[in-house]
Amino acid sequence: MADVIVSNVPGSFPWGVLHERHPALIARVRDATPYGPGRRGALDALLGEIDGAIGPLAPGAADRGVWEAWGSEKYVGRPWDEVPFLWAESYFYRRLLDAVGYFGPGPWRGIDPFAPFKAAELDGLAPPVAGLEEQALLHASLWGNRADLGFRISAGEAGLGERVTGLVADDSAGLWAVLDRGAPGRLCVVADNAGPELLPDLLLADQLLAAHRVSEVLLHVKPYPYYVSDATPADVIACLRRAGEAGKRLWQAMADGRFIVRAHPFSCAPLPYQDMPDDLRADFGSATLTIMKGDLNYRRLVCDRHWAATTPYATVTGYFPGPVAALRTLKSEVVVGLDEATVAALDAGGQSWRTAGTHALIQV
Ligand SMILES: O=P(O)(O)OC[C@@]1(O)O[C@H](CO)[C@@H](O)[C@@H]1O
Repeated sequence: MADVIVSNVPGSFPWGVLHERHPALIARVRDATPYGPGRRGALDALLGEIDGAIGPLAPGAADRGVWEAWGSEKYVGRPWDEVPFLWAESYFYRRLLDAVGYFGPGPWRGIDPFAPFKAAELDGLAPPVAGLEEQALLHASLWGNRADLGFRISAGEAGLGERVTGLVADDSAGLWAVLDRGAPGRLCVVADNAGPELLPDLLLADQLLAAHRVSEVLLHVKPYPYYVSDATPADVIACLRRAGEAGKRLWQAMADGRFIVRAHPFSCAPLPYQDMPDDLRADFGSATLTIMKGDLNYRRLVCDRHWAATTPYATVTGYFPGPVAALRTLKSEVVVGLDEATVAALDAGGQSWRTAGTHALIQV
């Protein structure tokens, strides 16, 4: 089994996330909302902690027991970059919410610290294009994953590179084949970013429901703000309002129970999907197909390990309780299921194909 990724190699991608992206994010959050001295002090304290040891959750945190079960007893007190990257990053977002008082008793309770960034993206969103073919909608949903505000904070002035034509792996034929096997059934979509990514996800869901290619769509979103632009239920409602006729149909489908939104606590867990609880396993097991959107979900799906890129996708995801497709633009080093010739050609062009958000894949 490949080793779990940690962040202790200076200059590596995970190290950069902890030591460069997170401080930049704290600065952005501090400026975006008029927090008072208490919240600003807590953000500064979190910033000061990044080069030291992982601190505990706020006293009285309602989810303390949940986090203990997810590993906090093992990791709190240790240096941030010596624990699994996936765990450290996820816990950072939970601590950021403590710092801004998201779960506290004060006036900032329930105020999404990333809302100003998400709102700016939503305001700039072009109205949906009607009449796209299903394959085009699938690609719109795939490339929508470039709309990742956490990633953009690190990309800085340069922004995102040009997207590369062609996918590093494309099993879209396999995806449609799974979906069309037997009578129309449930499609699970594990959403990633709000706004420009969620809109095409919703358009795809609407089209598949309207064409009776699926009987029901179950959309998993995050129960609280996470990884900057990740979609929460409030973001789904905001996006439905921007989705024109498709938004109206999905609104009705929600009322009818054909379009279901879930915000399961495990969606913000610092753990691979291999460790999912039984109720989530049952959800995924009941679906004709689950579509995992985005880079973080991919990392969780393949357990965030240093796999050789040619390790078969089916081997690594074999534990999943039903057919699972990954739609992802590559923004971290982990990748599986590529053929040797593809890896050789990509490596010959430099390593940034794994992390630059310029390449994408569809795997089943
Ligand atoms: O899941 P998403 O929105 O596609 O990407 C999340 C991300 O920006 O954050 C992680 C690194 O911090 C990576 O998984 C990726 O770079």
